[in-house]
Amino acid sequence: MKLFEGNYTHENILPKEGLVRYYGTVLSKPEADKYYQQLLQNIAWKHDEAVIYGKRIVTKRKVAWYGSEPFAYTYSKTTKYALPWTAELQALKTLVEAITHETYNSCLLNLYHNGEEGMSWHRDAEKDLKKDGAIASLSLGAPRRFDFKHIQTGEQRSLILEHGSLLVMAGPTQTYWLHRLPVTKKVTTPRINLTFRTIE
Ligand SMILES: O=C(O)CCC(=O)C(=O)O
Ligand SMILES: [Fe+2]
Repeated sequence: MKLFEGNYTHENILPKEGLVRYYGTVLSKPEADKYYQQLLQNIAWKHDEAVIYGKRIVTKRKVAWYGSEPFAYTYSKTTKYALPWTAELQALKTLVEAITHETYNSCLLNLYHNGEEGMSWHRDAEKDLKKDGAIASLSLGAPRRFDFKHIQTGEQRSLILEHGSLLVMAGPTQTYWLHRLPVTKKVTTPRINLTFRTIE
């Protein structure tokens, strides 16, 4: 696998109280295409279920949860247990760890079938996640816009997450900033996102 060879001056895209670096594409086009196809086929994709105000909701996007141990992931009263790493996920984890100089023990995967599926404003600060731990986000498939919003001031920053690209959120980012994947009518093809995380 080809390691990222770009320059390493990836500046913080947040102006304060957080750290977000966009590394751009870290996989060559053929590698990104290969992983996209392999993950589409080999991951145990499932519609996410949640109980919100006593109602059972099923998301349009699909999700999957993998890890080094069968960690429990609880989201709106439903609990799932991490599946063991596949060969592709293990290879991508190793690559992302080498580039970010961090380690991860789990990965949440999202499959958005088209631009009508997204994720609304939220932060990744569940109690089982390591506090201020780095979260590395690898994107495959359709390019999509990604937004950050400062909780107190409303300041926003946006960028495009490209096929084969890597973004890292670290430090106090999840304390002060929300993020979202906005829906858009312009995107008609799927996107896969992997967020490598640390469960404690
Ligand atoms: O799809 C993305 O780029 C982000 C997903 C996300 O924010 C999450 O899984 O918490
Ligand atoms: Fe998130």
